Amino acid sequence: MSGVSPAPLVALDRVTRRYGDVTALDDVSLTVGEGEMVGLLGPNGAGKSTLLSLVQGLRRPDSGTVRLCGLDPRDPAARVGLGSTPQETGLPATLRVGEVVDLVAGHYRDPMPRGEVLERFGLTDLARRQTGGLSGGQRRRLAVALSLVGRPRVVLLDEPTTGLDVEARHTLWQALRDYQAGGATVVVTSHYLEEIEALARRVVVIGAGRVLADDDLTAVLAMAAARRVLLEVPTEHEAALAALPGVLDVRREDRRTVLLAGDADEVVRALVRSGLPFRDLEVRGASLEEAFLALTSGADPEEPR
Ligand SMILES: Nc1ncnc2c1ncn2[C@@H]1O[C@H](COP(=O)(O)OP(=O)(O)OP(=O)(O)O)[C@@H](O)[C@H]1O
Repeated sequence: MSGVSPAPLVALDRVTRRYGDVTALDDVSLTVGEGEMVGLLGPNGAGKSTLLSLVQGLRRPDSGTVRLCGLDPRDPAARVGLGSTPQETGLPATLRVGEVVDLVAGHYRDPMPRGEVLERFGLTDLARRQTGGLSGGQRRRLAVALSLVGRPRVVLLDEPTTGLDVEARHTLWQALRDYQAGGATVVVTSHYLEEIEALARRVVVIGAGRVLADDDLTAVLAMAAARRVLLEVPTEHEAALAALPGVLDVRREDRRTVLLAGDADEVVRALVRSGLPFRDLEVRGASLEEAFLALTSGADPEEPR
């Protein structure tokens, strides 16, 4: 647990970042304290990579401020304590695994010993293998391992296990948990709830460039379990539907009305009790995006879409 953190290690204050007409981040504020393990969850294109690139000083915000370890991320002094792995990583193909670790270690004053790096990520037996001959999963593990060689205080990982098989994912997750348990701050992006669940205690949901939710894992999992209740009702009764207990959002899809519900059973019971006329009732799962968007849109029933 992080306890009380004196100053956040990562801080974004009202940050907006555009690419031409596309607003990748829209007025985002977020702080991450010492020792936290935060998951950034959101669909493709939500703005997660952009957020990480700002924290790394690779890009500048159009407005707002970004701080890493209390400094401008473009200040080399801020980045001394940073380790990061982008979605795609290039490795020198002819160098051996152990040599690449040594190469990176050469940049730091107090690097993790080669043996420890390899051990943590299950790479010990591959130390003499050229990186060009590694499998995708092995290469990915090495890339993440390299981000920890300098013993960073803050680790940023962009979709660390996308495309890996189950065993490789679990090895990586365990290595990250172990590293964080030593006191490091870890921010990890993913569009998989499963990955966030395995790693994070706090989850920040990003959608269309905005922070849609920022809560502990249990609360976010509960939101993600939302259901869609579809039914046909005369339009004049839609306002009454919105007032039913448990209804988070009401919208129109073709001829049917869709109710978003945290607890579909509760909504259906209330619907029957209300005596409202309805037909063609169906309960379905909601997508993660739908669930979060509806929950954070203030459940505005005046705006059926
Ligand atoms: N270099 C760029 N030029 C133009 N548009 C960009 C650029 N990088 C990102 N975008 C756009 O900004 C938005 C946010 O992209 P970003 O990569 O930050 O999202 P993401 O959540 O990381 O998605 P993914 O999981 O696919 O990487 C998207 O609409 C994307 O198309």
